[in-house]
Amino acid sequence: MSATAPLAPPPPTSALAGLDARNISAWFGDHLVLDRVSLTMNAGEITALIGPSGCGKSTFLRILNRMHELIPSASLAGEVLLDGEDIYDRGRRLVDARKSIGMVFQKPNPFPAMSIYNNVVAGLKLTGMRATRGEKDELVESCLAKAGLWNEVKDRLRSPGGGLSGGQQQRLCIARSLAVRPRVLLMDEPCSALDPTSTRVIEETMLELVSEVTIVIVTHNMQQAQRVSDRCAFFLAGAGRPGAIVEYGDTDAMFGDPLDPRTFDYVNGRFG
Ligand SMILES: Nc1ncnc2c1ncn2[C@@H]1O[C@H](COP(=O)(O)OP(=O)(O)OP(=O)(O)O)[C@@H](O)[C@H]1O
Repeated sequence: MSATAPLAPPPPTSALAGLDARNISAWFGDHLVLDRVSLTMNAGEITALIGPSGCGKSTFLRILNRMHELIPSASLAGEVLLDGEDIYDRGRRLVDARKSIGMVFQKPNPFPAMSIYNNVVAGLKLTGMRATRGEKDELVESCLAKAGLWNEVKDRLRSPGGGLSGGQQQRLCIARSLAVRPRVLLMDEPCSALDPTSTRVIEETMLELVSEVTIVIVTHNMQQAQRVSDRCAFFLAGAGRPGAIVEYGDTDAMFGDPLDPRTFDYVNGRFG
């Protein structure tokens, strides 16, 4: 008998899930870098995490899919609820959190020598899902289409992923993340290594994807936060003070009429 699970059918739209981080504190050794941060990331929305360098945005993002614990000196406190269930619950497996909550990194990281096709299905094996050849073919087409890459690569699926442009590689990584049918996609500055045209393509892809997967993005690009996000959380750390959320709200309000003067200064480029 196989130890792997058959490929689940795509979840219906109602399967959209929200993430609720409660009282998250994070340490590297004895250095407290986040202090009791709570944030609700609504299902079917794009939440942008903004703030100056070093305020803990990436650390917070990594905590949302249990990547923080991979760093030997790292520790954390608090809860992360996916649809009401704590991903840190002792009864829950790490692989389940990673499968439900995917991550796209700053630098595109496809397997360079592996074909485009195999890049997309690479996550299936890692997460213990099995699929027939026909199911894989369908999955590769649908994930590449959702990532906005299908038309550009459909005639060269057996070519190596490393042969694509930077923007195409990032969309390939998005397709790879989508193949395990995550409910949340975390994106850590996904466009910072890309040119403006590729950036716009990724942004359009995000806006199309959000009807089926909740998105949380870290970005330093204020125009990007305004273009793509529904809500923003502004993180700030001070001299000797750990990162915390200063303000959270509707993106239009955060940029047009923020409550805190520090948010106003930051979104208007006055610091950071
Ligand atoms: N692996 C690590 N080991 C030790 N300290 C770390 C590690 N990663 C991050 N830190 C520290 O944690 C704090 C938060 O860093 P983090 O990368 O989360 O901030 P950030 O807001 O995402 O910054 P940036 O916008 O520059 O990416 C910083 O003080 C940083 O030096």
